Amino acid sequence: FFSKPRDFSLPNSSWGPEMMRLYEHYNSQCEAETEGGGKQKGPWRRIPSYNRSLKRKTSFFCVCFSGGVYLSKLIQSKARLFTRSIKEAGAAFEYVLFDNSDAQKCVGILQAGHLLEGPPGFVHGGAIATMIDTVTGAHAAVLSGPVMTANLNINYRSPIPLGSTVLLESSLDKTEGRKTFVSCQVTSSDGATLHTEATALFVSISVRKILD
Ligand SMILES: CCCCCCCC/C=C\CCCCCCCC(=O)SCCNC(=O)CCNC(=O)[C@H](O)C(C)(C)COP(=O)(O)OP(=O)(O)OC[C@H]1O[C@@H](n2cnc3c(N)ncnc32)[C@H](O)[C@@H]1OP(=O)(O)O
Repeated sequence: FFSKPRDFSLPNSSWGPEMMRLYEHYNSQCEAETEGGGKQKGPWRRIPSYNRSLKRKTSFFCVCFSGGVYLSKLIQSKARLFTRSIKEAGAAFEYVLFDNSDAQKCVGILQAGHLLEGPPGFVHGGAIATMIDTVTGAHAAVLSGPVMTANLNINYRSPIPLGSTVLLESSLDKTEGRKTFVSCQVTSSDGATLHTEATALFVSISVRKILD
């Protein structure tokens, strides 16, 4: 009845060499099968990514983000996760997230497509903010369960060339009661250029409160 949802965080033909290099770098440090058929745990875990959060929810957390229960059936059926809503591969946000629970870090690898243009030849600041929210939000959710972004503070240091691949690194600063504070840096794929710095506050939410 339901087809298997597509996991968009796996390589596709639009991924360039830098995107593939960084993907392999982290993916090779994820759980792997040993020669004896057992499983060897690596420090990183790839976080799967779908284009819908309502029907294809993998956790209750996703239902919160969809706000689905309040939407009309028409809107529900059309709702798509913003970062996965453009069908053409490579045209907008091509990204994959990895989480490292021991180091309390999360990384995002982003290849920014031609539909994300802001200033001529460079990525739109709102698209950069979207990706920072996505990486830090996923990180906070992994750490603290269901959360909403309460504050996102961004310093844009150097523009990101359209079509380039960048690395977003999110680190836990502290947790205080319902509050999870994280920092994020966006750098060029070789780490040589700092593009963007951000801090974010996520507040834990009660799923029951939202549904009520
Ligand atoms: C289980 C793991 C599963 C992992 C799976 C991972 C898969 C991931 C896959 C894909 C990831 C995609 C990720 C996307 C991420 C996107 C996230 C968004 O974009 S969310 C949309 C934008 N955000 C909103 O629309 C919020 C609107 N605001 C609110 O709803 C409320 O203001 C809320 C919930 C944030 C807080 O409201 P209150 O009533 O619950 O709580 P109060 O009492 O106001 O605040 C609690 C504490 O936080 C402080 N606080 C609240 N807002 C603050 C602010 N803006 N600045 C500073 N402090 C603030 C308060 O002062 C208070 O602190 P004191 O406890 O008293 O110390």
